[in-house]
Amino acid sequence: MTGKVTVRQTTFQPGTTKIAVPITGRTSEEIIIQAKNAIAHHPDVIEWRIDYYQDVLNTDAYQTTYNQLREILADTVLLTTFRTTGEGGEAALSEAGYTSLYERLIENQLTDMLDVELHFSDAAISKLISRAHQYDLKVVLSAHNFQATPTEVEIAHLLNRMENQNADIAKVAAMPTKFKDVLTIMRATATESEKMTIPIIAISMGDLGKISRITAPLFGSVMSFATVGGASAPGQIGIDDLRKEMKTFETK
Ligand SMILES: O=C1C[C@@](O)(C(=O)O)C[C@@H](O)[C@@H]1O
Repeated sequence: MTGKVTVRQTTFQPGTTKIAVPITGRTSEEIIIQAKNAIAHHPDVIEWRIDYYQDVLNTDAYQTTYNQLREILADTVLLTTFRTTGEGGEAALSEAGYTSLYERLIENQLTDMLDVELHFSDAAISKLISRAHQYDLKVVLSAHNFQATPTEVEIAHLLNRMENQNADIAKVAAMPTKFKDVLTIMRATATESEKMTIPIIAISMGDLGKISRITAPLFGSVMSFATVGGASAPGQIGIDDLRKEMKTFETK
């Protein structure tokens, strides 16, 4: 197997890893400045971390900021993520609040891709994914653990659950407490990316995990998050360094 997903002009497939830069501004002004700075470094994807955005629930303000952002991005892929506090994010939202926010983004087509967290109920996830697909948006289903790294079997199980729930891309990020944890995530991804029909994003966070961000093409992770300015997670590397180092490990 080995899955492949194309969004705009960008194809996500094992062997070549695309670079995403998170935008973490709190105000519209900060978001626009960060986006301009990021685009100057030519990322493949801009991840708008809307859990940082103070007006995320204000429909009009959101639309205005989105319009400005879309203009700056041109054909660069926009991945929109509301990362809840339980998964390392900046803000909390109930399942009802999260799904109504996401439904609004989907129905108004305010993104190319959406990050949906796996811990929500199966019913909520399946409704969001089918709604997104009706509007031709792609869904990254994600699970994070900022304390520890699950076992290889558990990681495989999470990734398989994401595939079974009809995600377009499966994503797992975990914190290592020892170097073997980094290898665990790499091995699980290498094995599952050969079996699964959708691509995988896998990240081992923190300093120990930095190697997973650089060698992503080798073990089949299709997206690596880099910084231009502020980081959105521990262990992220500046985009220019990441691009240069990662090139060495491309297999396609
Ligand atoms: O899930 C991820 C991955 C990430 O946590 C990282 O470790 O690079 C960064 C987040 O912005 C993103 O949503």
